[in-house]
Amino acid sequence: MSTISSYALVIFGASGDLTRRKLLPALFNLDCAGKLPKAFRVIGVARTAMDSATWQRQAAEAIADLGDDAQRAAFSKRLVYMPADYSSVADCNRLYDLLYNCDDCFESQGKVLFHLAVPATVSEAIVHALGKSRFAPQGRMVGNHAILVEKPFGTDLDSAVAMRKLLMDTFEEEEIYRIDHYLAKDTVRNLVVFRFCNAMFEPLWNRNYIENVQITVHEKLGIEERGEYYDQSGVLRDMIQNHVLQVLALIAMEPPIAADAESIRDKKNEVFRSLRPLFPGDWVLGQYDGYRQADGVNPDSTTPTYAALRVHVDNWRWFGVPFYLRSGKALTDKLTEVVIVFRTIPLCVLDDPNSCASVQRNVLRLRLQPQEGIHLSFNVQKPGIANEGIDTARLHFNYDEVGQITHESYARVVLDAMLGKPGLFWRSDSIETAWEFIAPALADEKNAPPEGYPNYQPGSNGPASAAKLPQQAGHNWYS
Ligand SMILES: NC(=O)C1=CN([C@@H]2O[C@H](COP(=O)(O)OP(=O)(O)OC[C@H]3O[C@@H](n4cnc5c(N)ncnc54)[C@H](OP(=O)(O)O)[C@@H]3O)[C@@H](O)[C@H]2O)C=CC1
Ligand SMILES: O=C1O[C@H](COP(=O)(O)O)[C@@H](O)[C@H](O)[C@H]1O
Repeated sequence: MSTISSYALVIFGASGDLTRRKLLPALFNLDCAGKLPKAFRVIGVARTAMDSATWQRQAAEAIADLGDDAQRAAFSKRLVYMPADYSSVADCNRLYDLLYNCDDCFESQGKVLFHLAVPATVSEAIVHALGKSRFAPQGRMVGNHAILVEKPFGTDLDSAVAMRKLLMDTFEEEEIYRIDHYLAKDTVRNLVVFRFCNAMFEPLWNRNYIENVQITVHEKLGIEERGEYYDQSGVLRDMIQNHVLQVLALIAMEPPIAADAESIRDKKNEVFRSLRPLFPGDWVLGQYDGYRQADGVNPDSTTPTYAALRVHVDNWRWFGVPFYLRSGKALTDKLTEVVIVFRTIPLCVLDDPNSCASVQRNVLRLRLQPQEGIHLSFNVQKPGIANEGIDTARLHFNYDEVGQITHESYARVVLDAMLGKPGLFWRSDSIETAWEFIAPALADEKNAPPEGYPNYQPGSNGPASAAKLPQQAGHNWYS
């Protein structure tokens, strides 16, 4: 850890799903691994009325399967809860006192990391209030502060621009961390290594050899208890504008000149700027049966819980290669995967027409989660005395052959922000280009598709109409 001996993580939205399912377990694991400073406190802030003991009990449930009793008890002591109104300057001042004017006080040279684990619509009010509070005597933060902002950053281009300005009025740019926890996943980080630390794939990684690319981010979970957040968000804001486009950028970007944060961000930004504007017909939206009955969801909601898109990256490397993207809730299984479909051979030289007919395209699958691995299919001669024809063989690599996958991407996110490392976070120019790109599909959200909503069943693969996007070009979804 750095020389900072005293640290506070302030979680706004501490009563929520992200805090419970991802943040608290990640912090607990960091604690057990000895990665947190001794004087590390977690201050949970939210509107829900509860005391610290209640929040500690909630946290104990969130980490019930992790560590041992002593570790859980020690972690619990780090947790303090403060009910507050997100837009209240007075409540920010109370928070200030809790941090700096108390008995076992936080050292004045300690660092405070604010985490906005709330819907984007709430984030702006929090930054406003912080900027008017004692944390920021002249409207700008004074002292050792940084802020983690959850995706989606804003809800559209205009709100993202407004949020950027507000944040930059209040914090220094290097104190702002715009989260995308997918960038912290081992398998997503590996995309750079896979592409640029192997000589054999990069020469094929272009329009001459690749027919189409498919990015699937399917979830088995529905919206659970998150109706209020999700109905304002929908899959385009929740997953496509951020996680899915980041994966696309890592697959499509040019080689960076170095692996530092800015070099990679520059190359990804070129991809975002090369995205061909979307037109009607480039997307299919879906909503699962039962969504409208969930708590917090408008009974007439047209918020999509599923989206499939056909996207083009208009640059020399990718011109003419469709990228098919899809993500949704309440589907058959959790599956995050990139499928690279190579072009078919130019000519079959075998003299047996049946064998030629069974030649398949090579397919490279980068399985990001679960059963993390890499799989390559290719054609082989079936063994035998007679001409037995051709079969498809597969080379498999499973990550557990090289070590255990870290599922705690939030541990890495928090640690990197504490250490001042920007590599795993979005840059604001890319965020805004991504909003501009997705805007035509967002504008269509208020219209249910011709078949009406709901248009897919929980536990299915999404709406049948999603098949038409690849089919229009003679392609099919893999998996
Ligand atoms: N859940 C997840 O797996 C992930 C979530 N995220 C992001 O984290 C953020 C929070 O997500 P999540 O925790 O799931 O969301 P929740 O719906 O659980 O919201 C978090 C908390 O914010 C407060 N809140 C919710 N809606 C409103 C509202 N309309 N007005 C004011 N306060 C509200 C509630 O606290 P209270 O009422 O007590 O104030 C709630 O407990 C989102 O931006 C999401 O994109 C990112 C990655 C993963
Ligand atoms: O950002 C989000 O991500 C989760 C999925 O994350 P994963 O790491 O479990 O793949 C998603 O459930 C949530 O809706 C979204 O806000």
